[in-house]
Amino acid sequence: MDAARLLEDYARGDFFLATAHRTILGSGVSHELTGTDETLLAERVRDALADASAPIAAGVLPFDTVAGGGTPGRLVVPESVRFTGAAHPSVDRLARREVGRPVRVAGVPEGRRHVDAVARAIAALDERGLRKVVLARAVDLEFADAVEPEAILHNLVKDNATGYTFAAGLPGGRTLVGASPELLLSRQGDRVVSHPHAGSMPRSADPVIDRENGQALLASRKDHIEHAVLAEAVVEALRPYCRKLDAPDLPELVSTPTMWHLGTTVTGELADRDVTALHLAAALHPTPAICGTPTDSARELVTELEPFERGYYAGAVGWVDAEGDGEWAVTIRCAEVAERSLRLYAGGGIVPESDPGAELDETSAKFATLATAMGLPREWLTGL
Ligand SMILES: C=C(O[C@@H]1C=C(C(=O)O)C=C[C@H]1O)C(=O)O
Repeated sequence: MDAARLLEDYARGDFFLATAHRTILGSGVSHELTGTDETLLAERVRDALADASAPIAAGVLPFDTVAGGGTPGRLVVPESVRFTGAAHPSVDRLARREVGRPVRVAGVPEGRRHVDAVARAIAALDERGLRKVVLARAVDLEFADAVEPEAILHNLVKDNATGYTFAAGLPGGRTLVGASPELLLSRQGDRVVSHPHAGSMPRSADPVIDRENGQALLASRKDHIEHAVLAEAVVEALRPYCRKLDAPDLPELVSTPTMWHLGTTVTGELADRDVTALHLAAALHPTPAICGTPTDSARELVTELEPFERGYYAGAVGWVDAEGDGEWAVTIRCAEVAERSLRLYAGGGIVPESDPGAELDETSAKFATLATAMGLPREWLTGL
């Protein structure tokens, strides 16, 4: 059995995660655990795993983690779980799948309103003493026929050999599907790793422009400021849990097929093995990669300026086992798929040095991950 087989066997409602080293398919639901208090949820997951026959619990955490808030975290202990090695190159033998063309495409908000919101965010940073806030926009697509999350996942896995390509069942029969480059947290034994990303430039089909974009990102003061706020926050959030913690002084250039980013690999040695990967993910979330600094004022500003609920976008997706090991990725470059419609999300970090027009372009570039997997020309999602 190889990863291509797991991908072919995936059906909506299942949990699927492909990373550079491993592919996981969790099928069926033996236990379902939902809740808005993530610490409590982590405790309930630990209890459920103690007497479950499946080896992992897997699922999603929402962006908004305020206890008692709207969107609940959802994990399931699947009926059966299969693991294989990396999806690549085995998925190369699979043909791409058709997703179908949308009959209606609408920005939420329209692009020009996102530009206004970014300008207001820049003003608010100063007024409210914020160092950074992350603003997102969404695009709604409607189809004449049913959309298949299976087909979108299939193409995403083929397109993305690195990162975290996932599908997870949501309440109401919806599916969150995406290909995130960003590791929120992994724990294996006492080894903890986080790979936060902030600072972005688009990739280009022209190799000269592509290399220039990467070098421009490495040289950009604005992007280094955006990144430093994030790397510091991740180190500070992990410090209470680790007896040893390492992070390089400067970020490195990382890439996906559609974007360049600045990334920092933070590694630590866990002090207490009772703290599971899910506890750690909940403690880190929401990082300034998707929310801002200070967290509470940034979240307030996000709620004021974004005309939609983030739901499971900018949350986390992953798994945890009975020993507490697991891995959780940030739910970006993703879509929430319903029966005949889907919503795509993309955001970007705003600091005082940001330019509103450039922020709109950055979100459009980030939509390319999903647009490519759906076979849509990029222009469909720009300037909406
Ligand atoms: C918020 C998103 O991406 C995040 C924001 C980034 C940035 O502002 O440069 C870069 C990577 C991600 O951490 C997204 O893709 O929606």
